[in-house]
Amino acid sequence: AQSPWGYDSDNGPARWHENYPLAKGDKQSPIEINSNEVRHDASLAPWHASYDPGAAKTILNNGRTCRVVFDDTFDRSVLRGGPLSGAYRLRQLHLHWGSSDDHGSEHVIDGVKYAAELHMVHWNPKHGNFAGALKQPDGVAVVGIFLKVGTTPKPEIKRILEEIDNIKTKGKEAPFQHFDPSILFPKSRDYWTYHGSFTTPPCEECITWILLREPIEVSPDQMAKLRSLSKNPENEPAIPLVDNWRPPQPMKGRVVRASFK
Ligand SMILES: NS(=O)(=O)c1ccc(C(=O)NCc2cccc(O)c2)cc1
Ligand SMILES: [Zn+2]
Repeated sequence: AQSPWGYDSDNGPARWHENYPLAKGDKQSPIEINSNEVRHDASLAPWHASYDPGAAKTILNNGRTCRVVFDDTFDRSVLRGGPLSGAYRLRQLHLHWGSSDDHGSEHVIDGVKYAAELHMVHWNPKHGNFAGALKQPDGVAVVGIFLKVGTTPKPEIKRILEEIDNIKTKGKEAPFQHFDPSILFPKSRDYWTYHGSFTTPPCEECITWILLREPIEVSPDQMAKLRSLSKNPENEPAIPLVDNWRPPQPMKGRVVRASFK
């Protein structure tokens, strides 16, 4: 059975609004960021992540992405500072990627599409639980990290990609423990921030986006590894899980702020 939404011509981003009306909202994500339209905001604080490696639980292929899930039953792994007030709990991280190195990211920076984009999803415990946080404009905070293909790959991403062999097909899940995702952060803490939405249905407009300016590097065969994931369940014909990205959405007057000059 076709999944209610996806990235194919018959259930892709252009048609999500038919079942998920929020997809046509005026604070949708991702967006295109043009450096000459960004406003430097000197009042933006640095952001800080304090993650407990013991909070990592499992890694799964849900047919749409590869996701690492963390224990978010208490303030165990949190993100604070930056544009945020209070501590937001890390719930999961996942990626979006292309069928070739020249595209795959969701946000586009000065016309540049990166090969992939990693999202670390956090929610604001003042709203009780994740489902409650989705309904609030300050409910969720996502740190976005761009992945570019290079010759000096970051060894830390290896840990996630090594697990791929165990979650090749939709529905596969494997234990994923003792992992501190802050090792994935680039050197620079510079970021852009704006208010937007989930980039997948139901596209709630509850996200404070924190996009890191400096991409991390992955190797060509690490990207090939990611593209070796399948969107189909086991024992069905293999369909590559690639191009699981939503294109940029209308700005509708929103301003992107930069923590840097
Ligand atoms: N690509 S993204 O970071 O905007 C993103 C983050 C989280 C989620 C997510 O948690 N989806 C599951 C879900 C569960 C209940 C209600 C929802 O709206 C979404 C989806 C997309
Ligand atoms: Zn995402």
